[in-house]
Amino acid sequence: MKSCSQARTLYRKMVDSHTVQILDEHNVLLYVDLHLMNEYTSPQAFAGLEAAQRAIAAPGAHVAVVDHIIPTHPAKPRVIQDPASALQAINLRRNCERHGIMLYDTNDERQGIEHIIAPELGMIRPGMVVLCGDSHTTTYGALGALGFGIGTSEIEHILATQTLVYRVASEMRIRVNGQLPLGASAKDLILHIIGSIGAQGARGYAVEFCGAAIDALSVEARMTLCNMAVEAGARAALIAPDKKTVEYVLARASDIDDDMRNRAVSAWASLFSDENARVEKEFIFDASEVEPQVTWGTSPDQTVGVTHPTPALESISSPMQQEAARRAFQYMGLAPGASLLGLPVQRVFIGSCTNARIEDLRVVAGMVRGRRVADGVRAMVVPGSGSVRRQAELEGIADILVAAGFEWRQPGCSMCLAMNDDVLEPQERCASTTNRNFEGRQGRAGRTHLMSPAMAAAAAIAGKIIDVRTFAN
Ligand SMILES: CC(C)[C@H](C(=O)O)[C@@H](O)C(=O)O
Ligand code: SF4
Repeated sequence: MKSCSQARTLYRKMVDSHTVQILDEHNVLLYVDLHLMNEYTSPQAFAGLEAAQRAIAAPGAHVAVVDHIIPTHPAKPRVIQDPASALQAINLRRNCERHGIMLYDTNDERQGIEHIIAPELGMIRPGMVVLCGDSHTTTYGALGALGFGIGTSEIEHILATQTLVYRVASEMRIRVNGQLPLGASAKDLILHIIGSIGAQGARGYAVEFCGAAIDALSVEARMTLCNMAVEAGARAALIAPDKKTVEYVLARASDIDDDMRNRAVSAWASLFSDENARVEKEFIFDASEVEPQVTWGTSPDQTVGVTHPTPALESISSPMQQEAARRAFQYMGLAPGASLLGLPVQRVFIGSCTNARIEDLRVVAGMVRGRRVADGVRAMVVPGSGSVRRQAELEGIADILVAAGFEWRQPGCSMCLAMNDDVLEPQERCASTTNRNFEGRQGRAGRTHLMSPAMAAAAAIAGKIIDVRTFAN
């Protein structure tokens, strides 16, 4: 293990500051500041704890939310019809009540997708270690917090001890120079990166994003970026906090008073990688080369700039990837070397912890104002949280969307994954702002094309995949 006196990366500083004990050359006992739970991955952990008759070490350091299984139709109050899902929600409620854990329940005004409500409710601060039984916990790196997903037995360990046996990751730096061109967003940037380094390209690494293009991103856009880093296999994603981060956090962390504020801000100021800090691997990208992306396959790295054809099979050098591409083409009903432009879509989904924040919805509303969703297309906007929904209603965004023919839903994971009522029909093609395009992800035999909110909005109006840069304003 590296010594603390060397130049350290941001990641290393975070690990060091949370190390309760060094266990061996690779593992430490890591202190966990905050643990988030959902209804899906927590039940067995509570059951294990009860079987072992162990108490929860720090109930105040856990927060729970119902998000994956929840219906998102507009009717209130929301009632989960599916008996197995309803039971998951009941169990979560019971477990939280029993152990004194804060729960954002089905009909709580603040409910939403875990990775959207935690930052917006001021729970995530720079320098924290935040864990959750969910892979997209990497999102919090956007706020300079070390977040990553954990498994059920680890959840149990955290509940019992507030610590985690943690294998320290290798480190990668992804530097993005230049500026994103018009029409390209953080979503396009991360798809571009994943397309280039591959779905396993950052496997085993904690990735730090830096460079002018990252500095220029809003905090919400940085969340989109860090959220999807896990789709390149990253074990964590980090962006050093800057003025924007500090402003974002202070505006939401209502418990930080004036006195704490100065101490917090000066502590956060040390959260950056020292100049000579070494990482195992570095990639450099030029943001000006990023085009609006569309995935053509069943893995997030199967992506192209919208004006490019899908790859020819011969252009894929690895036999395994070639086979994966062949299978993906078949599943997606597409051919190699074909254009995606003009491909009809039947569904459009704007939502998920990747792209259902207020800035995403503003972009969509700005584009669809005064227009209509194309005939034959069912388009849905699912805000990431109750607060995003209310804000969008306040700003008139909801009215614009409804007037354009979008369904305006209640918050939840929704059609990001087929675990609730919102699913694709077999063979339905969907322009989706989500993060995974795996087979069956949005419904059995459904066909998902990942893209940015702007690209999805354009597809909704055109009824087919188009280049957002040619979308008339
Ligand atoms: C259900 C949950 C465990 C899963 C995850 O870990 O990410 C889900 O949120 C997803 O996006 O696939
Ligand atoms: S919105 Fe999608 S990616 Fe995010 S937590 Fe829910 S299911 Fe997972």
